[in-house]
This record gives sequence, structure tokens and C-alpha cells, in this order.
Amino acid sequence: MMKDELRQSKVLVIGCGRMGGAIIKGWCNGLVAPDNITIVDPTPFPDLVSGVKQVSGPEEITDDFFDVVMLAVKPQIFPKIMSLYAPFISEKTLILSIMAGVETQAIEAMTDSKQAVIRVMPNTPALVGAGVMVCFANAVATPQNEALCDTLFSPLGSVHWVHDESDMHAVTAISGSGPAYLFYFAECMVAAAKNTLKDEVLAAKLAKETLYGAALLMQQEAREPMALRQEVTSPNGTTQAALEVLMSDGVLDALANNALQAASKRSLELSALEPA
Ligand SMILES: NC(=O)C1=CN([C@@H]2O[C@H](COP(=O)(O)OP(=O)(O)OC[C@H]3O[C@@H](n4cnc5c(N)ncnc54)[C@H](OP(=O)(O)O)[C@@H]3O)[C@@H](O)[C@H]2O)C=CC1
Ligand SMILES: O=C(O)[C@@H]1CCC=N1
Repeated sequence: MMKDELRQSKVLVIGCGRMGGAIIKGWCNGLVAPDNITIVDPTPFPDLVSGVKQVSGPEEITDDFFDVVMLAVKPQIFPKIMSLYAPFISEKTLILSIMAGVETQAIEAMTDSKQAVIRVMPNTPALVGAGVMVCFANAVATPQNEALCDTLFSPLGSVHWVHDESDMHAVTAISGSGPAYLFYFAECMVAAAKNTLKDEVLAAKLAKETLYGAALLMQQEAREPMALRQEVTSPNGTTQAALEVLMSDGVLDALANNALQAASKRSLELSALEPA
């Protein structure tokens, strides 16, 4: 589908919270005409682009057909709503799902027809065009469907594809949930900075700006994080003193492993939710 055609496409978004809202914002930036987007959400979205229609349930939807339907409700809600949207989906509709865990097989069961379904695991940096989106297409999805998905998500950041659906659990643990790990590290670093520097406002600023600069350097340099770390670390200097604490007994290594495994396991559990 060409970009001009995409602007005319009818898009239905079911669930418009933090992640769905971020994606719609990106799409309204010249990709899809806001007038062609309908969102269903019982809670009014506070910062909706002008022109986007918001309704609170399927009975209020005014269009009969949508080219793209994106599922952006919590995985736990999906079994309760899946049967309600079949009337708006035709064989030509591409279903996108950003829900953690929920497998294409469960989504295909929304309709009786053979349905193109693409799962996309995004993350919240999509709000600033620096998201990571990882996609998996079911067997029905065509190369055109995949190209449409690329077109829709590449303005929001980098787009990657996996070809084994079970990889989506690990993907969710790494890039879907990943921003929260860095934010938690930032929380800890800000708290520690405030204990170290009297000017607490400056302390918080220094910690956050440093994480931003380090992330940007890592993204722009071809070198691995270890090499970048070694560049900061003077022999017997201040960084070495701090790293000896952070790296002692491989505690952080083990924690990172356990955390990613816990997230991946939870994704697997979410895939076992039964229809209501
Ligand atoms: N947040 C993130 O970083 C990421 C989230 N995801 C996935 O995105 C999906 C949404 O997550 P997130 O945006 O964080 O969650 P939110 O709770 O912010 O958004 C979900 C929205 O769905 C609404 N909703 C609840 N019931 C219905 C219904 N019956 N029909 C339509 N809308 C409904 C909720 O309203 P109300 O608040 O009133 O319940 C809410 O506004 C999840 O499946 C999650 O796994 C994927 C990657 C990253
Ligand atoms: O926490 C969650 O379940 C969702 C999926 C990835 C990020 N947030």
C-alpha cells in the first residue's frame, strides 16, 4: 500500500492507553488521516489528535469496515472483547496486535475467515520516535501486509522481524519491558546522587542527563557497551571504585538474567489466557 493510499485507510484502534495513544500520535503525523481513525476506549484519551473519533464501545462505531484493526487493550481484557469486533473485520483487514503474550492463534479466532495478523511488540520510547518494534506475521499475512506494518511503525523507531512466534516472549522481556529497567536504574541513580550532592535538583539532573548521554553514545558508536565502559574506567580511578561495588559477585548479572526470565515467563503465562 502506497503512502497516499494509507492516508485514506480506515483504522480502528481498540484500547487507547499509554502505548496505543503513543502509536496513534505517531500515525497522525502525516501517515494516516486523523479523520480515518476510530478508537474504542471507555476512558477518554486526554491528548487526542484533533479529528480522531473516540467511542466507548463497538455499538458506537459508525464505519462498517476497517483496513487496519489494532488491538491495544491489556491481554487480560482481550478474551472478553474478542467476539465483539468481528463485524468490523473483513478478509481484507489487517489485524495488528501489540498485546503482550496473546498469540496469533487466539487473535485469528476473532473471525471465521483466514485473517492476516501481525503482532508488534513496541516500547514507550516510540513517543519520541526512538521506539523498538518487533513484529511477527502469521501465515496468512502477505508481503504487502508486512510492508504496511513497516510503513506504519518505522516513523516510531526501529522495526525488526522474528519468524518464530515463541521468540516474542523474549522480545517482550528485552525491548517491550526494557525501558522500565533503565527507568528503575535511573530512579536508583537519582536517589543515590541526591545522597551524594547537596544540591538535589542538580544531582537529579546530572544523573538523568548522564544516562541520556551514555545511551546516545552507545547508539551512535559502533563499539560494544563493554568497550565504552572501559574507556571511562581509569586504572585505580573513581569509576573502578564504583564498578567494583556494582560488579561484585556478578550480582547485577544474575539479577538481569532473573529479571528477563521472569518477564519472559509472565508473557508465556499471558498466552494461556482463556476466552471468557
Ligand atoms: N505500556 C507499555 O510499555 C507497553 C504495552 N504493551 C501492550 O499494550 C497493551 C496496552 O498497554 P498499555 O497501553 O500500557 O495499557 P493501558 O491500560 O494504558 O491501556 C489500555 C487501554 O484499554 C482500555 N480498555 C479497557 N477495557 C477496554 C475495552 N473493553 N474496550 C476498549 N478499551 C478498553 C483501558 O481503559 P481503562 O484504563 O479505563 O481500563 C486503557 O485506556 C497491553 O496489551 C500491553 O501488553 C506492549 C508494549 C509496551
Ligand atoms: O508490562 C507489560 O506487560 C507490558 C508489555 C511490555 C511492556 N509493558
